[in-house]
Amino acid sequence: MAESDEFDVIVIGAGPAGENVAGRTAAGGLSTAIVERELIGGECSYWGCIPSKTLIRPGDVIAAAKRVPGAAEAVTGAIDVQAALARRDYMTSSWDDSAQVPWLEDTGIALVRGHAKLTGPRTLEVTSGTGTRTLTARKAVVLATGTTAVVPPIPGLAEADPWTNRGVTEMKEVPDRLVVIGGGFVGAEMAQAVRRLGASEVTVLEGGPHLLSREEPFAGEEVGKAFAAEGISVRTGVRATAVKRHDDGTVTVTLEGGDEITADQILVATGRKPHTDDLGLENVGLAPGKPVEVDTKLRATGPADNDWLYAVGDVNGLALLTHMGKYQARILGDVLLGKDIEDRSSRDVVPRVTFTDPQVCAVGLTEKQARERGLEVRVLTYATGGVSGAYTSGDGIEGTSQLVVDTSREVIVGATFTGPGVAELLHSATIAISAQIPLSDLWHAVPSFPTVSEVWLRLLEAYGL
Ligand SMILES: Cc1cc2nc3c(=O)[nH]c(=O)nc-3n(C[C@H](O)[C@H](O)[C@H](O)COP(=O)(O)OP(=O)(O)OC[C@H]3O[C@@H](n4cnc5c(N)ncnc54)[C@H](O)[C@@H]3O)c2cc1C
Ligand SMILES: NC(=O)c1ccc[n+]([C@@H]2O[C@H](COP(=O)([O-])OP(=O)(O)OC[C@H]3O[C@@H](n4cnc5c(N)ncnc54)[C@H](O)[C@@H]3O)[C@@H](O)[C@H]2O)c1
Repeated sequence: MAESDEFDVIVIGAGPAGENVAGRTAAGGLSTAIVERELIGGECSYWGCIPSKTLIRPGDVIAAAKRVPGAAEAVTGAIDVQAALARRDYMTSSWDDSAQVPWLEDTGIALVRGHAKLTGPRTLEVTSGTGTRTLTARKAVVLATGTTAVVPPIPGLAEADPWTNRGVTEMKEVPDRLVVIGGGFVGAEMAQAVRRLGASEVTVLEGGPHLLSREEPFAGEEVGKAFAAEGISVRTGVRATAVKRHDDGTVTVTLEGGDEITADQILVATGRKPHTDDLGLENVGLAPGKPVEVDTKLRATGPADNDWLYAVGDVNGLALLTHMGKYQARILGDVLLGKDIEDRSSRDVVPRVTFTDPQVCAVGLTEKQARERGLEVRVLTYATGGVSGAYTSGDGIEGTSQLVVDTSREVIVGATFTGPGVAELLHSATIAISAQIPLSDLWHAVPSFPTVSEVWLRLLEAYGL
């Protein structure tokens, strides 16, 4: 049975980006519908940020305790894996989104369950088990459909039914041996989580020269060193040429050159592709299967005279991170409510934390990116462990704190902090970079003693202040 309905704003995808646009436009008085074909909350809540950080946390806490004499002696047993997995189940509500529905009802957002497909300007069809419903937007359609894992065309890989981010975050037991293809955010975080949850052999196969290829080279090298110290094997500059799942359930990866690695499970973590192949983009003059490019008002740049189609979050390919999708959603909500505002951060001021131990926390440009833009830069570094706040936190706290300074304006354009538990340090750099605070003013922002934030003081001294 076909129904028809009209709203001011229709958002496709109820992940963090979609939920936040809808929340803002509804709060501003625009009638708003949100369409979701799976779970309200999206990849982040059920197969991304939340379960991955929950699975990382037990190993992190134990590693932190082991750095502190007195506490270390109290760590006498292994992680209780069943309790850790039960905590993950609790944090994902066992992949049930019913607790999210009251929020939508309270904010007055109409929830339409099903798969949405654009049929023309401002119109879409939503197909579900109960039929097809046609929706029309008076003001805007917002694409917030996210991404899915890429499975590279390695012979035998798809047939081996590998884990992607979904399999690893949903795991019901910890594999004894895991091989991970891709040493980026997902591969590095989950390799260490699985090892610390009890796997005896974890091997990461990374095609590039070091782990975490998007970050400063020293960051991936430090994580690689820490991985080696805790028995995680990292092989860089390698290519898998074949994968085979055997009858006994084990899986063998063959590398260029002939080496073979056999494991109980394989995780593919080689990047993401946008959910745009089945969205009807061809009906509005856009190419399916690609990110939806947007301008600084989050408006899709493809269709001629476009004043109705927008894209936020992973699907626009700008910055595949929950907080950036939510930021874009806040900006777009305001744009749709008529405010004069635009996205200033999604291209050059993106904060990112890799929750490995050591953590890798970065914002803005790497040194290489800054130089490629023709900026005159000076790079300042200091040992993260070289301040009193690190000594008092425990033994063996290592890492690097680095600022990339644009010397012509004397402002910071990039910052990277590596070390255990340094994630909370990052926002100070995000503020300095987004507000373009001159170094001479930062000198008067005094870090407390004894905190790791004192690396700021040492870095500014290194500049000559
Ligand atoms: C393992 C892992 C760990 C991560 N950890 C972090 C982290 O710690 N911090 C961080 O910031 N980011 C992290 N991320 C990235 C983060 O998950 C994404 O950036 C975020 O989920 C993107 O939000 P989104 O709303 O754009 O898309 P999504 O969360 O992917 O949501 C999109 C929604 O749209 C729906 N949808 C798609 N197509 C249609 C359609 N045609 N009709 C109806 N509905 C549709 C989908 O079902 C989905 O619910 C992680 C990702 C992974 C894989
Ligand atoms: N803590 C976080 O914020 C967090 C955590 C996980 C994911 N994410 C987001 O999710 C996105 C996707 O993460 P991801 O790890 O899948 O992608 P990624 O782009 O971060 O890393 C993919 C890695 O796989 C390597 N690779 C690609 N093809 C390969 C091949 N055939 N063989 C070997 N190596 C190969 C690449 O060189 C790269 O290092 C990230 O870009 C990030 O935005 C964020």
